Amino acid sequence: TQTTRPQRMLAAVQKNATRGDPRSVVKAIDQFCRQKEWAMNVGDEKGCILDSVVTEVNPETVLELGTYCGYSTVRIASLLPPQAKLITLEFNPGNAAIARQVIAWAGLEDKVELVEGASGDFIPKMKEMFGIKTFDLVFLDHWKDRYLPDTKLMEECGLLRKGSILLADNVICPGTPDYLEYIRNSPRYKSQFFKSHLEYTKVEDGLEKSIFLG
Ligand SMILES: CCCNc1ncnc2c1ncn2[C@@H]1O[C@H](/C=C/CNC(=O)c2cc(-c3ccc(F)cc3)cc(O)c2O)[C@H](C)[C@H]1O
Ligand SMILES: [Mg+2]
Repeated sequence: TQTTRPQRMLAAVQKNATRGDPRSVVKAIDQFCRQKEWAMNVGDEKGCILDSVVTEVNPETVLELGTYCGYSTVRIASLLPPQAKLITLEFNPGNAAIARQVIAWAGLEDKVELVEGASGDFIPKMKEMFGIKTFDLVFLDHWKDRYLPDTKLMEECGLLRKGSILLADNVICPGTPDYLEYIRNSPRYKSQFFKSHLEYTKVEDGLEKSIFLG
């Protein structure tokens, strides 16, 4: 029977990456996406920008919206300090199953809490379920029309503190117009655009980094 693209991506990781070596997992996925099948991972070019933001913020608590196959989860978790925690939300069971195995192959399961479910249902439960007060960093990479409602929900749930960083993928392609309009005009955020390209292509894209001012 036909395999899915995430299943084929996992097979490429298990074939080409070294267990316990996150950089080899990232490299194996990027090679798979460049040489075999395009997939919507943040990719190596935007991934370097993601890495630099994670390193700069050095977060204790991270929330990722939209795990997909766990590519950015592995990139972020591999850069976290020892006690730090990354919570990643994925509502598609098939994707979640693949991502768990990718994260495990990288040896990062102790730093990552993959929650299978919808952001709208779990954002309000972050405090009670995981004892999280606020997030130091949020990486938005799920359905593009959900960036804005989920950002407002995080504000309402008190999950952002003065200095929390939001990093949003795909603000050009596919684009997140309502989110950009809100975040760039809100007095509660200071935003910066990092111009880049759509993963594995020459198409223009970029990341928007926003600091919550409280
Ligand atoms: C209840 C819903 C909200 N709550 C949710 N709660 C939990 N998990 C959620 C929620 N909403 C979605 N997810 C999960 O996140 C993933 C979804 C990721 C979506 N990403 C894109 O659509 C994209 C497209 C392109 C692209 C560019 C150019 C092209 F030509 C084609 C494609 C590039 C990119 O970098 C992209 O990230 C995953 C598939 C999906 O199950
Ligand atoms: Mg993306």
